[in-house]
Amino acid sequence: MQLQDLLYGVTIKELVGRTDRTVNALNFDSRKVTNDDAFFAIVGTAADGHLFINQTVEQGAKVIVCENLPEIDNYDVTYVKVDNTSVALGIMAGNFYGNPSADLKLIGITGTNGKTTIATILFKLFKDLGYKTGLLSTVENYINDVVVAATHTTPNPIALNALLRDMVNAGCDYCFMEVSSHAVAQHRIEGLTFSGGVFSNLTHDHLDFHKTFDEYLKAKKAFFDVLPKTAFALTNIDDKNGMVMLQNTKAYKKTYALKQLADFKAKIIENQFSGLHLDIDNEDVYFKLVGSFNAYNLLAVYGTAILLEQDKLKVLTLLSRLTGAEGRFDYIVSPEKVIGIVDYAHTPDAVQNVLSTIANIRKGTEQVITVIGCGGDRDKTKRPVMAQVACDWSDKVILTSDNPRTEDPQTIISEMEAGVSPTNKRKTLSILDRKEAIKTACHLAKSGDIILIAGKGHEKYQEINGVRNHFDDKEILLEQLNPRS
Ligand SMILES: CC(=O)N[C@H]1[C@@H](OP(=O)(O)OP(=O)(O)OC[C@H]2O[C@@H](n3ccc(=O)[nH]c3=O)[C@H](O)[C@@H]2O)O[C@H](CO)[C@@H](O)[C@@H]1O[C@H](C)C(=O)N[C@@H](C)C(=O)N[C@H](CCC(=O)O)C(=O)O
Ligand SMILES: Nc1ncnc2c1ncn2[C@@H]1O[C@H](COP(=O)(O)OP(=O)(O)OP(=O)(O)O)[C@@H](O)[C@H]1O
Ligand SMILES: N[C@H](CCC[C@H](N)C(=O)O)C(=O)O
Ligand SMILES: [Mg+2]
Repeated sequence: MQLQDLLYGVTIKELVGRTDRTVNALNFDSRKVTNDDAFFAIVGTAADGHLFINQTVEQGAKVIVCENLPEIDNYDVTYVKVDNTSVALGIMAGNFYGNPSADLKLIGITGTNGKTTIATILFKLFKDLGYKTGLLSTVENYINDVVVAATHTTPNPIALNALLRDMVNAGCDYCFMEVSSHAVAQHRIEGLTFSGGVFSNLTHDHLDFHKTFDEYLKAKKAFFDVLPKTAFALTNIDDKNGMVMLQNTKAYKKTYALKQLADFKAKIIENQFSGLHLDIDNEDVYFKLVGSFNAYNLLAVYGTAILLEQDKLKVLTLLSRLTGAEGRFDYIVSPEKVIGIVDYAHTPDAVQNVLSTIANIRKGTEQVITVIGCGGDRDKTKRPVMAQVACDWSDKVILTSDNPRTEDPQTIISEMEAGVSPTNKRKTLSILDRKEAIKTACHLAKSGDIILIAGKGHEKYQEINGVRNHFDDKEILLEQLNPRS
């Protein structure tokens, strides 16, 4: 594509060189640059892309997009100086792929917890409604029936626009995507045309990256601030920041709630291991998903489908048959009647939600045994809180490793232990090896007991020092509990 076409919509501060040149590919990683590419120099959290500009020119880059111009001695290269390279990358990636987001209905889902669940159920629902549909999620991306492995909750702008282009080419009418706070802050969604935005909730997470809760809130809100007036903005008003999210949006505002009046309303009639029984928009419906937090997720899905002009009864009928996303409240029962649950709860609020759900539906005499760890190179302040919440809601807690990444796993466990009150200490055990921790929980469990394995859900690996070893909570649980298939 010609550089002049790629630059459409970009605010340029300074331009050195020709714009009538063909760009082969876009790249923000110097290690991937080859002949005739455009290189985007981004100031990141660990490195500064500007340091690699000369190297990419030697590798054949013909266009450099940057925030600070280097000393220029190669006039066969075009330099584009902009205020923010990540913003320019988003817009140019859109142009490069022919702005595919405008050619389908793109719906973004944001919030601390529930994004994957809401996006995945919407994807399944719209496929069942007969539409060709795309999904961008933490677990997997889908171009209708074709699976594409996910690397991030929200991909970088180049991968994101390439996936949207493939969806449009495959005839997709809709795409449901998770919008992480990292993605908003790093402008991964810049230049996309959204038809709707959904907010689930806002609780403690990612304070390592955003520093304060207020900054985290602002990142989520910035997504709604840029929605066009043709889009809808659907928010959970039972969350105390639900309305704050929509304060400055131009989109038309819609609400959902379980506890107050709203455009989309539901009431929990029954909450069992077998599923939820809801009064949803005055209809009596049974769902396969478990837990009051899933009543919110289902209501968000229902509201979105109605705002996308789908038939109410058709939507509820199809929705009642659907299961959630992989690794979310995924449970098995052993021949001895021990219940094992794998769940992706990796924030204090999610741990509390999943354990309070278990508390609400247990019969009373059985023990709840929780196996839990916290990820390395992620928000340290959530570690003691997650351990405390786990102890407050369980009879036994085994503190263990999650993905230690580059951190010492024992140190992470010690930081979790710091949140355990003296009275709760007797409930806890610390076992570094996650597999051993799960096995121990299974050995401790007696008939009727409930084991929760929290934090890794669908993940099929454990990341230690940059190496991802095969690891699957569900697989280990199945080996140990040996349920009849
Ligand atoms: C903290 C974070 O979000 N990091 C993302 C970020 O990397 P960074 O800013 O640290 O990059 P950097 O290493 O400082 O490098 C700066 C720039 O120099 C470039 N570079 C670097 C080295 C080199 O030799 N040559 C070169 O050109 C890099 O490509 C980059 O453009 O930009 C990279 C490129 O897009 C991402 O891959 C990377 O995601 C890392 C792997 C990550 O783990 N991110 C997680 C925290 C994340 O994004 N999570 C969210 C939300 C999760 C959720 O709650 O669901 C997600 O959306 O997945
Ligand atoms: N609406 C909700 N409110 C609170 N907790 C929830 C909600 N939905 C799901 N959870 C809990 O959060 C966990 C993660 O759910 P899900 O994967 O849908 O969230 P997510 O927002 O996509 O997370 P991530 O930020 O990692 O992408 C679930 O396993 C469950 O414990
Ligand atoms: N998308 C989240 C997932 C956390 C999952 C947990 N298993 C961990 O590794 O911390 C993150 O990157 O913070
Ligand atoms: Mg997710």
